[in-house]
Amino acid sequence: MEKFILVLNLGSTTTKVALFRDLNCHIVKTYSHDKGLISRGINEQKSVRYETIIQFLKDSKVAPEEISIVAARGGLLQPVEGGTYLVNEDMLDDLTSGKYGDHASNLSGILAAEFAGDYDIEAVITDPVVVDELCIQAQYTGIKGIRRTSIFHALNQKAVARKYAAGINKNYEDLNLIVIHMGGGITVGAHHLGRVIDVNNGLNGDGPMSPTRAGSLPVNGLLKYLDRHNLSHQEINKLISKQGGLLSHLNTEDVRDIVAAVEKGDTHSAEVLEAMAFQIGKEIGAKAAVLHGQVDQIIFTGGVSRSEYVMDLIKPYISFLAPITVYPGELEMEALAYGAYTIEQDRTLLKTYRAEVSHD
Ligand SMILES: Nc1ncnc2c1ncn2[C@@H]1O[C@H](COP(=O)(O)OP(=O)(O)OP(=O)(O)O)[C@@H](O)[C@H]1O
Ligand SMILES: CCCC(=O)O
Repeated sequence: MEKFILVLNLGSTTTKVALFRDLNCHIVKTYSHDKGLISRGINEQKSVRYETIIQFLKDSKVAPEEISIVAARGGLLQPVEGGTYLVNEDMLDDLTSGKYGDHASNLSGILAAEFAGDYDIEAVITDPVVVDELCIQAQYTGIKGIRRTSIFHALNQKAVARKYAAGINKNYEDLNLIVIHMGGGITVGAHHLGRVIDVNNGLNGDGPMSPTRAGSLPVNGLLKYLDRHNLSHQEINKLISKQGGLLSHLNTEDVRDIVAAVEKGDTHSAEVLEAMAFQIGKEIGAKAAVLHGQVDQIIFTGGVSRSEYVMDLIKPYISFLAPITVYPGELEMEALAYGAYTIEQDRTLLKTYRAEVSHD
């Protein structure tokens, strides 16, 4: 009997786990975590999230020995080209130390390596959040010495873009697309002929606010806030990347609850959601400019795109730009399984991650 591919996808608010046989999904489950857990640092979330995975296997009645490889969503590493990478010591060091930042997807790689180590199999990641294809102009800021880097939902943005292209019998590499992933974080990518030449860094205070991210902030407002609340760098990072956006304004990151409150007449919640939609619309307009207005399709994806209420708030800002397609949820599990499957078929496709050499 063929063994399973165990797929681990730890997002900012959820843990998604699946078992695939070849490219067929045997079982998939999403566990939502409460804000007490998700607002903690990743090392403090590790044991609860690992236990969730073990419980999933027990509930699925699949023994760890029936798994041939672990396919995980990649985390914050140094910028890399797209592809599937072995979780090696260099990668594990960078994920564990948080050298490039603290993100839930770091945990996917860390827990995949832990599981793989326990059962003497391999763990791989595919299209991590640090895939960087930014054009040179997009890398500039107005301060010499500060450059923009690409941190976004690379895996899902590319997976839905390819699915859309396949659906119209075209190549991803022949299209100009704007892809908007709306999950715990929100990223808006300008895909120019198969490369994401501009995208907001969804994690570090750039782009629209999201369920848990602050998005772009006025610099002087942030500096005054820092002084007023006497926050450390670590605390301000946490505020921007874990406790911002809807969570900051409404004390919940759950868009379903917020929409339910709006429908019961909560005008403050309605105003905050409208502001988030406004910011998303504005970001899409910016990406249309990056693509010189030559936009074949605008594609929405992520958990929040399940909400017709939110989609109806965004559409008036952008429907004049290009036709809209929505892939609610995500294709990340399939994309991760596909990455691991291709490696099992052809080892030459496996890429090696090497830590940056320090020149100090
Ligand atoms: N049916 C729905 N209607 C409205 N919002 C929804 C629905 N289902 C999920 N969401 C919202 O989607 C968000 C979570 O999306 P998703 O599962 O894509 O995020 P994640 O995987 O935790 O994080 P990220 O995608 O940023 O890595 C939450 O704000 C949740 O409330
Ligand atoms: C996937 C990187 C962006 C985010 O989590 O907000």
